Amino acid sequence: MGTERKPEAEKEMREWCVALPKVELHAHLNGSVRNSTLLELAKQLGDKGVIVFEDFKDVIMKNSRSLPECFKLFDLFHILTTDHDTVTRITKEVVGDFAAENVVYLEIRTTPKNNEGKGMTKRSYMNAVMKGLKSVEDVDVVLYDSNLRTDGTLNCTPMSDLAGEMKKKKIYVKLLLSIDRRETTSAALDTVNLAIEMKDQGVVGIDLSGNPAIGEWETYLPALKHAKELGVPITVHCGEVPNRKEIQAVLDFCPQRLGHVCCLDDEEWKKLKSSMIPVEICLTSNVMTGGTPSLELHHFADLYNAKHPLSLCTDDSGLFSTSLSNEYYLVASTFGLSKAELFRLAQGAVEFVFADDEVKKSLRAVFERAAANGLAM
Ligand SMILES: CNc1ncnc2c1ncn2[C@@H]1O[C@H](COP(=O)(O)O)[C@@H](O)[C@H]1O
Ligand SMILES: [Zn+2]
Repeated sequence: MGTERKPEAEKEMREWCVALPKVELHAHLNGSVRNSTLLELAKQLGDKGVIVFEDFKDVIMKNSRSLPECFKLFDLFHILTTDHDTVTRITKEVVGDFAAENVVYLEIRTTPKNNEGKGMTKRSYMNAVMKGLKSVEDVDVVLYDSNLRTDGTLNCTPMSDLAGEMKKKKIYVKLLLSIDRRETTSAALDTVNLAIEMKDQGVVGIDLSGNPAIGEWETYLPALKHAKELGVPITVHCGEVPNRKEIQAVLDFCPQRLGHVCCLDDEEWKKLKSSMIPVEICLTSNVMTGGTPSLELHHFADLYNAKHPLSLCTDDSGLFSTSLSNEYYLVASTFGLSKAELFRLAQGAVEFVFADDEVKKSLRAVFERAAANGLAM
């Protein structure tokens, strides 16, 4: 299904994918850290004798990323990043990187961490994240709706509308708090309660993630039910590995969105399609971790043809050396979607954001303006 492109056409398409306003709904904070930052942090800890720099360097630069390797890597990343100042730094950088490629709405997800040795609680971890969001300098970060005009439109124009004018880029950022599959029921409940406590600070939902080879659905269920009862939107990593019992249970639970859905059997496919639950598609991640045998055989095509609600996402742009623009480019080059179709795909994701209707209205306006500027053709 791959489409051959001449180098100039490829370059033009890549640039178009960068210019396209985009909505990112599935990005893990610690998976989105630049390699250069990880190396710098590893060097600092190496100099202090806390870690052996060369060992870290090799793993950071290595290309193979099987699913078990990813989770070993996250444990290493967390050694590098889990102190308050570094959490603030990486948050600031990650938001800047997404804004730089014209992501106009970003839901960044992260696992609030207790770390006694660093005097860190889940709350203080999140405070460090908030500090990072507020310290982004070159981009207007819209965290609260007070940044909206009374008519609900943005009070500043996103970069992708500017046609070269030297105004600041603008990005909406909302947060999802992740429950790690290694956590206990009580730790998962703490995360949900923290999300509720922080709902006026831009926290819009809960995610269930972590190593899919570990943990039981029943452990997180009480926390997820609690969130559901209080109207907190939920997204769940579903079917990254085959796990019949859990996939059934997740589909029955009916979260607002699902991530991945790689390893579903025929009956589960039917159930997913009839549920119309929007799916966060992570092409590069799924190919690298073996969730799908190849890009060409990725279930994106099946779901897209079935008109299932979809949004393209990066998952871990740092870990997998990708970007949201690249994910759009991959869809064009692998499945032959036209610019108009890619535009509609990006625009469609607005309807699945966890932010409120006012934000949705503003985002719809961003895409309408981009279409008026000729980007939709
Ligand atoms: C590759 N596919 C994946 N599957 C499942 N969970 C994943 C993941 N990629 C990332 N995470 C989850 O996100 C954490 C890192 O970001 P934060 O420390 O929360 O910011 C990982 O430790 C894992 O729990
Ligand atoms: Zn993920």
